[in-house]
Amino acid sequence: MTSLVTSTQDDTSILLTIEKLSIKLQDKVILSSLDLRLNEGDILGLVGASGCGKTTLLNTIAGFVKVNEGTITLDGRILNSKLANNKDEINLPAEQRQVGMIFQDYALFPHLTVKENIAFGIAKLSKAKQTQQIDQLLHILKLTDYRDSYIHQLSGGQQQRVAIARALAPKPKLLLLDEPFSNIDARLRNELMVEIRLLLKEFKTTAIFVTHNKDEVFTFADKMAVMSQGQLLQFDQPSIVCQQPNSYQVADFLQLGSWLPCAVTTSLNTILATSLLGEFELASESAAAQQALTYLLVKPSQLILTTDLAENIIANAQVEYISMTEQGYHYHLQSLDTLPTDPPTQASHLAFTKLSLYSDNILNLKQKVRLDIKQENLLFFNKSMA
Ligand SMILES: Nc1ncnc2c1ncn2[C@@H]1O[C@H](COP(=O)(O)OP(=O)(O)OP(=O)(O)O)[C@@H](O)[C@H]1O
Repeated sequence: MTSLVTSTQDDTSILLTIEKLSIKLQDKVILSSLDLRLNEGDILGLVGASGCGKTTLLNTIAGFVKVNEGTITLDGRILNSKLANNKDEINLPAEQRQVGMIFQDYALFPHLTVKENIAFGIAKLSKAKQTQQIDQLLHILKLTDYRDSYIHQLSGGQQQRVAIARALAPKPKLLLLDEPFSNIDARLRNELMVEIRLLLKEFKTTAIFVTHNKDEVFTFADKMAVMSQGQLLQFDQPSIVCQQPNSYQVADFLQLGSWLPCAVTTSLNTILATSLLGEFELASESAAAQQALTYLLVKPSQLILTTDLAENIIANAQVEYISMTEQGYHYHLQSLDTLPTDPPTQASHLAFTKLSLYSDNILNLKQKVRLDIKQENLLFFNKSMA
């Protein structure tokens, strides 16, 4: 599998460079020739299916995992360097990396107070300097009143703030956060994310955070990386990744829409993608044009619904599932007459079962409707990886 990572980056301010990073744990490949570059001050949101290697990547940057091959450089300093078949190796100990890490469960010391927890990473500083730094962090993180409290006396959000203060106290060049918001009450989460983002920006801290929630990436991050099976599939601004996903896998993982199978045919000089909801023209140089079957990404906003079926408006789908959401009713629509079969037949391979539609219209289960697709910004993908 080749690396598909693309990014609109300016090389002048790169803080972190990861090149050809490979990690094996108990003979299983976890990260495979992974490349990543992160600009100074950027906050990166790392998403990907469970088990794809997100935590392993953070642990490796932090210095907790042995590198099988690859290089990690932070602000011009090599943290890891290991070439295949070469015994020479650089592996800087975790405490010398200037990398801070906040674990999902915060890993605070329960037998120490808030102040003592924060002091943990800056014990080498003079007492006066320690007090000055701790006081500043307590003030910024609104923890001054809890200075002498023990961890169990704090709420989840307060504990998270202590974890952040403890990680920021040694002034790391890079902060790693593993699912930092997963234990926080949904009502507080957004507020806390905005607050912590402002703090990281104030400290000009470069950060990578792992999340399962793409909405968190939009609130908290400047960049987004989508990971699958130990590699990065796409890396760019969150809005670009969501508007221009670079593969079926990225669009599918981020649930950017549903999939409409299309047969590819050539008629005269035109390459057409034919579906049960109409025909679309394909650019001859596109990857989709090279396949017999391709998939159109149908974003909910691209579906046009007609419920008043007159003689000349023929139904082509029916309602199979209904739920209520913040954006109105959510329907799954299935193609009419032609249903998927296993294995697919000539007639059934274009069938669709779960086109997602959000609408204020009240539809009934099994109601027949007419669906059309807005012919703008159409994105076709092949299921196999490039
Ligand atoms: N110490 C270990 N020994 C062997 N395999 C491991 C070890 N740690 C992790 N793995 C395996 O590495 C793979 C990646 O794990 P990792 O925790 O990095 O994934 P993740 O993307 O963070 O998953 P999640 O989103 O579920 O936290 C998994 O298949 C996991 O079983």
